[in-house]
Amino acid sequence: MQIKIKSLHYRYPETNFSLDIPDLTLSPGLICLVGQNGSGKSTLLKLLADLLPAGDAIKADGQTLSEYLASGRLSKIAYAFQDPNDQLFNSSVEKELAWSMKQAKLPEDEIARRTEAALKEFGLAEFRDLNPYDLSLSGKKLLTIASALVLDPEVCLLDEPLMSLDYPGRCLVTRLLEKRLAQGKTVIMITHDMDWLAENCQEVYAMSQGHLVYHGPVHQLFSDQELLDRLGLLPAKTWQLSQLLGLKPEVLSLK
Ligand SMILES: Nc1ncnc2c1ncn2[C@@H]1O[C@H](COP(=O)(O)OP(=O)(O)OP(=O)(O)O)[C@@H](O)[C@H]1O
Repeated sequence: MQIKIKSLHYRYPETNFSLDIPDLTLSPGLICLVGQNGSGKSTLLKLLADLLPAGDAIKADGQTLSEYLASGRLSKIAYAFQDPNDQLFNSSVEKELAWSMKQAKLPEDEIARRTEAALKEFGLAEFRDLNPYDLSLSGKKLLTIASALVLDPEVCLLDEPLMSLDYPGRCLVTRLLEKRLAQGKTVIMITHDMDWLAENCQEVYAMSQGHLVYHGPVHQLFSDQELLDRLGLLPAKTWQLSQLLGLKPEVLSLK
């Protein structure tokens, strides 16, 4: 699926913050969004999820998002919130996983099959009857991601999916995202983790004050000190170490 943005302007009624994106085409693959707190990353992701109104400024395969999703395609775009507490509301882990599939009107047996598979894949099987709020923070975060991926969406919108995850959780999410990308799907995610970005992402979009100010390879972003300062970013640790050691070209990742 291709997503096109044209003359996107959004302003929260209560604040002065506004987001402006003149022209952008998002094709399948991994798209990472970086930038300082408050630069508008989550707002853009919510607009792409149709959680905030974009009118006809965002089109999916030529239709406005609302039209696209309304025509039996609720499972095509999935979204996972940055803060699990904003997302989780069912009385058990199992019900939480099944909820989005029920909204998308998937057949009952398919919902049951996918729920079982996700419980196993995300290491949540022993917690299936637990209230999501009784999970650890990392467990809650995994559940939000599982609830999005279980839809098998064309486009997965993930707001800081690596936040609060322990190392095995981080490896699991990385592996599952790689699997989706290998299937030709789209993953659009926000991250503050420059080490992960350097290891896993080819192209990055950077936001500042509601505008996209950079789109290009990660190594080019790390090479531009003025831009890094403007974005309030530090490059990956391997890059910083290369600079300390005077290595040229700098090492992007150990992968
Ligand atoms: N529901 C809302 N109502 C009013 N203003 C909001 C709302 N949500 C976010 N904002 C404001 O919009 C601006 C952009 O916020 P947004 O969450 O999109 O930034 P962000 O880049 O994702 O930040 P972070 O990295 O902290 O998540 C901020 O100034 C924020 O206070």
